[in-house]
Amino acid sequence: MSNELKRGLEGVLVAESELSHVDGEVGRLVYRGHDIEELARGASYEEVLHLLWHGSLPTPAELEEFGAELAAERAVDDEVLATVRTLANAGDRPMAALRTAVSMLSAYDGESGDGDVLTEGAAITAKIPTILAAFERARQGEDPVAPDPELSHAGNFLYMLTGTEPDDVSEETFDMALTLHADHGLNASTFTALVIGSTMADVYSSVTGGIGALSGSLHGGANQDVMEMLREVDDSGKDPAEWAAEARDEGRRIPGFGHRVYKVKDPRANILEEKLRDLADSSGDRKWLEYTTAIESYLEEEGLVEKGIAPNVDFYSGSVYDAMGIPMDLYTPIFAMSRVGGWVAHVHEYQADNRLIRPRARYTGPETAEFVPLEER
Ligand SMILES: CC(=O)SCCNC(=O)CCNC(=O)[C@H](O)C(C)(C)COP(=O)(O)OP(=O)(O)OC[C@H]1O[C@@H](n2cnc3c(N)ncnc32)[C@H](O)[C@@H]1OP(=O)(O)O
Ligand SMILES: O=C([O-])CC(=O)C(=O)O
Repeated sequence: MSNELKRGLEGVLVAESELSHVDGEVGRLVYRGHDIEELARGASYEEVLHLLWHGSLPTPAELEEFGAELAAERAVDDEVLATVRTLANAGDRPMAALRTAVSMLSAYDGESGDGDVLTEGAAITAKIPTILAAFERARQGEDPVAPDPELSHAGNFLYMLTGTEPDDVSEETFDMALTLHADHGLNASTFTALVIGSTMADVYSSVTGGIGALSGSLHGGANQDVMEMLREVDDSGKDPAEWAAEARDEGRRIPGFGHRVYKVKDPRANILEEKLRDLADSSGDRKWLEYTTAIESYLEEEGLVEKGIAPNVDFYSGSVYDAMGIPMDLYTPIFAMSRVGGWVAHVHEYQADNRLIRPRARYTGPETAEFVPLEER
């Protein structure tokens, strides 16, 4: 047994996977061999789910069947929706509400609760948008909007959120964001889902754990942090580069920068930046675009990018969601709405040739210690 300690499991291979590959040196991401750029521009989120879960991009007939199966699972039990409402009234913590509601779904899974990872995973994936939209509606004092099975996964979410069918640009933009976030190798939340799945726990447990891991500021939580940073820059009245210089002097990390695997700019950040430019061109509102690009240019001049600390997917996503009028604290739950596809795919793949995941820690405590009874301490 090797005694070498790998802090943060950096570079450690723990599984084989055909699902996605991140080439951090050149900034390339593929899902089953397909470049993310092609999928983002040419495939819907439903097509990507089919690719991840069933091994290939669907034919039109397969897509119709698969899309209808997913759409049929969108309704969420009233008891779960009542809990979502309670949590929305309790405070602005949509990620915690989502985690709680997904966990609760396992008690109400009806026909989908047959223990099959893909069947249950499809039901969870279909229901997450309904849960999130209901949360947002409840905190606005509105009733939930029932899902529309005729709309796409992306379009239906925006419809349930606002009560109005989205225009084509919003639906395509949101669908693209879902595709971009669907999978990314063994990132922290997917690994969490895998550890849970490796005990042969149900997929509800894996997804609940995945949501918890994704919420942190070093992982999916960074997309909200980036928007908070942009607002802080705005409130400060400072030039964004000057603000970034001061933040660096204070030893602060810049959210949306740096990555364990990418040593260059994340390809998903390039796509989202381009999308943000399109949205800014059509709306004329260029503020967040100008702030983000100014911060990126400053950090590049400071040599961070050369050191491998470059923009990641979270750097531009929030500005895109903001341009679509989506509240800031829904950004990380929306990441979960997409990444659930990857969590389910990895658990399904891993369990086909399962081995319990159980690493070890190097013990650094004392060799022996004298036991003193409670009353003598
Ligand atoms: C979807 C996602 O999960 S993408 C990642 C989202 N998270 C963020 O954007 C949060 C900001 N980024 C970070 O905190 C990190 O870059 C992480 C957590 C993503 C990767 O962390 P690790 O691979 O463990 O790198 P680690 O934390 O060891 O940092 C290495 C060095 O880069 C520096 N660094 C890393 N990220 C940043 C940053 N955002 N801003 C400034 N410096 C940074 C560290 O200070 C450290 O410098 P040092 O060696 O001089 O001490
Ligand atoms: O791969 C990672 O470590 C983080 C990331 O970019 C993701 O999960 O999308």
